[in-house]
Amino acid sequence: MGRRFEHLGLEVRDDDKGRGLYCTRSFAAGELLLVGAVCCEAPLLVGLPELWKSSCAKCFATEFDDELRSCKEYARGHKEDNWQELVCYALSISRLLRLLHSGLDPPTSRCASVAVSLDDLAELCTPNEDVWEDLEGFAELLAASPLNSLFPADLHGPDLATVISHCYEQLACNSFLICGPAEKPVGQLCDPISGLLNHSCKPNAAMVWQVPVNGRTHMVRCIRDLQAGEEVLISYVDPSRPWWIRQPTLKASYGFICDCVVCGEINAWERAVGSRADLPLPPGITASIAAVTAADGTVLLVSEEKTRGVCAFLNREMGIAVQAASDKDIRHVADAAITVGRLSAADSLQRGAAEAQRRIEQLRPAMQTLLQLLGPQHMLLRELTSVLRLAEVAGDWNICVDLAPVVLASLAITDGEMSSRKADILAILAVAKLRTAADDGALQRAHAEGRHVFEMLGRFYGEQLPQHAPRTWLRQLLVMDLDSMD
Ligand SMILES: C[S@@+](CC[C@H](N)C(=O)[O-])C[C@H]1O[C@@H](n2cnc3c(N)ncnc32)[C@H](O)[C@@H]1O
Repeated sequence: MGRRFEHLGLEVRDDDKGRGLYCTRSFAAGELLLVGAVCCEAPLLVGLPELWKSSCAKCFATEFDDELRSCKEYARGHKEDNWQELVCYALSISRLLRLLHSGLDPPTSRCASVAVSLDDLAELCTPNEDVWEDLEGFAELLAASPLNSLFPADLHGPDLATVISHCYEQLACNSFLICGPAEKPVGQLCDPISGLLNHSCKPNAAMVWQVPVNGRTHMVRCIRDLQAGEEVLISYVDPSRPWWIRQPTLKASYGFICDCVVCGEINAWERAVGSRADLPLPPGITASIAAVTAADGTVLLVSEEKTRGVCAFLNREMGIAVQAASDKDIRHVADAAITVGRLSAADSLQRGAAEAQRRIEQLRPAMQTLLQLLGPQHMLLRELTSVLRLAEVAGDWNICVDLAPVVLASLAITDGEMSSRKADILAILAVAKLRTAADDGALQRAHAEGRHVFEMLGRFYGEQLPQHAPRTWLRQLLVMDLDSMD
């Protein structure tokens, strides 16, 4: 391996994270580290543009609408159909195995190219046994089921289950999700050389690709100056997400607890906090600090040390700009932010109306606290958007009427005049107003607003998203009037 990198100023070294790529010379911010003939020229798996719109990002099954991007999401929404998710795993593993066995002539056109043999893959990637609790059980089931016909004939035999689980471990720990326009997943990329890059929540490099994806457009770029001796670190997850979301994602997808420069301090802090009965100062906050400056420049002026500590934690880890407030209020904000962050996580979105309603009930007091104490323009935007989507799934239109304007106000900061997020939320709000209109006058106003939003959505999405869900509901509610518009 080493000889492939020495002329590039990189070498492979071992540390407590396994192997990693280290610089042997300095690199300037923006420079490309791995590109062209070296690596990434022929990743093992990538999605192809014609499959983006309606296929699973992992196995490329093509039964999905524009909202669902994977068999996993599909299985969440269709309880009776968990089989779909299992078939997805089977397909993605079997496709990789088939490709590796068939050299450069993939049996389907769904993968761009094949770089290495199965032996190369086994050598280059680190299998991680923690990624899937009962992987062996699954592999045995698969090997004994009719789906075993998906796997190359010469692998059949007593070892098929072992080969399947091994291959999945390697695929899981060394695959990167590629996103296309609007950050929608378009496929998995598994490349044995960039698969040597370890993770940090404060990365110094990033994997980049151009869309449309093909084997030659995947590369790694420095995001700051790198000195000789430094490890090249990318982030496997969105580093702007809070720690409580990053950690479980990394654990579930890559099998490790991140103890990087950012997480290490917080891990230690959480261990010390224990039951959170009495929040101590987070690391890096000392009694001598009189004012803490938030990420967005807001100066936090608070009297009590503890309050300052919690403010700083909220600012750094949760992206909430907290201004001067009483100790009690700040504590409420911290509790509410943690509740909203944990409970609104995406996993409950696809579990149907009853579960959504249950979550809403748990979230309601925390949301009220946040809105009361921080106002609408705080930065828990993604969480609030999740709550809005929960309310939509639960059919809780009163919450939608209250919350949608708050989310829109927050979006005004980042999204400018119009974005697909804004368009979706305007549609949800219009539906909610039509559903909750208390009298004829309100219904008329809601109708006029609904027509306006419907026209706007048509202009915004054009022919691209005719099945766009909020637009469809809105159309159903406005059906009489809109027959003439279509
Ligand atoms: C894409 S591979 C990276 C290369 C790997 N270290 C190797 O030896 O092949 C991903 C795996 O590396 C390890 N890893 C990556 N970043 C890590 C980190 N910050 N802390 C601990 N383990 C890490 C985990 O085992 C993870 O599943």
